Amino acid sequence: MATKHYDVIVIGAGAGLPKLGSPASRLGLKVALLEKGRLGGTCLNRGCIPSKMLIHPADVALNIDEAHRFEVNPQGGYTVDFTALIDRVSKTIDEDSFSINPRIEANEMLDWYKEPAKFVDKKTLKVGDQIITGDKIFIAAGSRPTIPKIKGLDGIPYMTSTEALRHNQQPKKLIVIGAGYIACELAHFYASLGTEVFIFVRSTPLRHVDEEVRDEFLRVFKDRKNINLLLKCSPEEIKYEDKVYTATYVDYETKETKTLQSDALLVAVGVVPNTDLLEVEKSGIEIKEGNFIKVDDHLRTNVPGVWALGDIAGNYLFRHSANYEGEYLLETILYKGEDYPIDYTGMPWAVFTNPQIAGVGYNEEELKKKEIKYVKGVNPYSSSAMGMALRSDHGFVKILVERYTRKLLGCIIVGHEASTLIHEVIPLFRLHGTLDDILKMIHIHPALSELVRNAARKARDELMKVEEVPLSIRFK
Ligand SMILES: Cc1cc2nc3c(=O)[nH]c(=O)nc-3n(C[C@H](O)[C@H](O)[C@H](O)COP(=O)(O)OP(=O)(O)OC[C@H]3O[C@@H](n4cnc5c(N)ncnc54)[C@H](O)[C@@H]3O)c2cc1C
Ligand SMILES: NC(=O)c1ccc[n+]([C@@H]2O[C@H](COP(=O)([O-])OP(=O)(O)OC[C@H]3O[C@@H](n4cnc5c(N)ncnc54)[C@H](O)[C@@H]3O)[C@@H](O)[C@H]2O)c1
Repeated sequence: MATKHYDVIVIGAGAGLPKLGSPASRLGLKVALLEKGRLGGTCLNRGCIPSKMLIHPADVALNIDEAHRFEVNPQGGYTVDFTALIDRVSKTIDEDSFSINPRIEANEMLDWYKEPAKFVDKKTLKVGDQIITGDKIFIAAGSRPTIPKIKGLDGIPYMTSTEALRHNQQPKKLIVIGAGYIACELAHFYASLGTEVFIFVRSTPLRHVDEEVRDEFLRVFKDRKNINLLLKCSPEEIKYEDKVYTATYVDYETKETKTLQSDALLVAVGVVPNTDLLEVEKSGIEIKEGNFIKVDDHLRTNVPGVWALGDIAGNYLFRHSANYEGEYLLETILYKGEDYPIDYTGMPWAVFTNPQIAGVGYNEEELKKKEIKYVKGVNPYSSSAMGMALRSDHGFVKILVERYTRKLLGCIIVGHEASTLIHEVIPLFRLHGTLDDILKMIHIHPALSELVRNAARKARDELMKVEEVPLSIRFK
């Protein structure tokens, strides 16, 4: 069997294709794209996009539920056509994903290999019967849902997010195992549309946020209709008989053993990288804790000419971070621009629940651990003009500022449109901005963004209690 050689091999058509594969081919390089599944990867086919297309209708339903608070009374309530909703979203996703194929198949500089790829040696891969080698290899092979070792789970028809996003029969009662991004976002989706949801929270929900934010989120979320949080509870055994799931679980606080039944089960306890499927060990590429590929601050693996990005490198597990890493490699390796380390400053995140949570920079617990001296300003939604219009009874913007330098250290928002509102401060974090920058900005009145300014004013007031602040911001 002849070996085929390429200038560039890209493994994975999530961020790997638009950020590296296609641009490399446009540069006149001969590219092999190794993608065993659909073009677009996790985000388009079974992640960010379908989940947000489902979460929006959930938000619409919640708005109707709350309409009476604004003297608007939807006569006769509403119904949810769950099957039609899932079918519409699946169809839209399929059309979008398949619409990429003709462009890729017509690209003469790019060969798409559709079988699963495996490393057989350093910089050598086997795809089907073909052996291929490349001068430069970019590994963007992503991750997949991890399955916990729970007695009885193996062999029963549970859903991960992949199946849930396509399951067009609405469960009456759903058990969710896990309490991270996916568990909370999909619990919001199901519960708002009428499914009774029970979430097993083994330890701490949404571990990446600090306590104050988590408490505010949970205060609201636990009272949402159809949401039942089983805190400090974890299933020990799951049985499936006559289409009924029975979870036997231990309440860690009372030490009692209890059971819970449902007609659907969602497992959302994190992801594992696809390093094992790729047999990365045969290439000599080093892996780190959690089986992620070990990369340095240039996203280089230990094998020269091989880089890794996105979920499989495990620096961040977001599509926007995978895209950012792809753009960095395009700039530094393929365009041969300047050689500089990747700068993750200002990497934001958002949880698309209701209320939403979004953040950038450090949270309070991280600052305490690092012993960084800071002050905080917290402004509730209710204490702003737009908050009054929204009749907000929850949510806040929290700004964390370094003492003495007034450098912005962190911002976390819990509440309405948090994922958009956080963008007010992201540029400032990228540009290493200070509290003064927010205070000197002109904010549209009475837009929600005034909340950020109000939180900044509160941080300034806190700062004034402990140190001198310049006159230029004292009265802003
Ligand atoms: C339900 C859900 C919701 C999410 N929501 C968001 C969100 O709102 N915002 C956000 O930023 N992130 C979100 N994420 C995370 C986001 O989807 C991932 O971080 C992102 O898609 C990772 O991109 P990637 O390019 O690294 O990998 P992927 O997009 O997973 O691409 C990897 C590709 O490699 C292919 N592949 C793997 N192994 C092989 C092999 N051996 N041979 C050939 N091909 C192979 C796979 O088929 C896959 O297509 C969500 C994830 C899930 C599951
Ligand atoms: N809005 C977004 O950006 C978004 C949305 C969805 C997913 N994602 C990404 O996808 C990744 C995967 O999401 P996820 O929600 O599966 O992972 P996660 O890491 O966010 O949460 C996993 C949760 O499962 C719990 N858990 C782990 N093992 C358990 C066990 N055996 N029993 C019970 N609970 C257990 C953990 O304590 C944690 O709460 C995330 O890291 C995130 O970056 C992002």
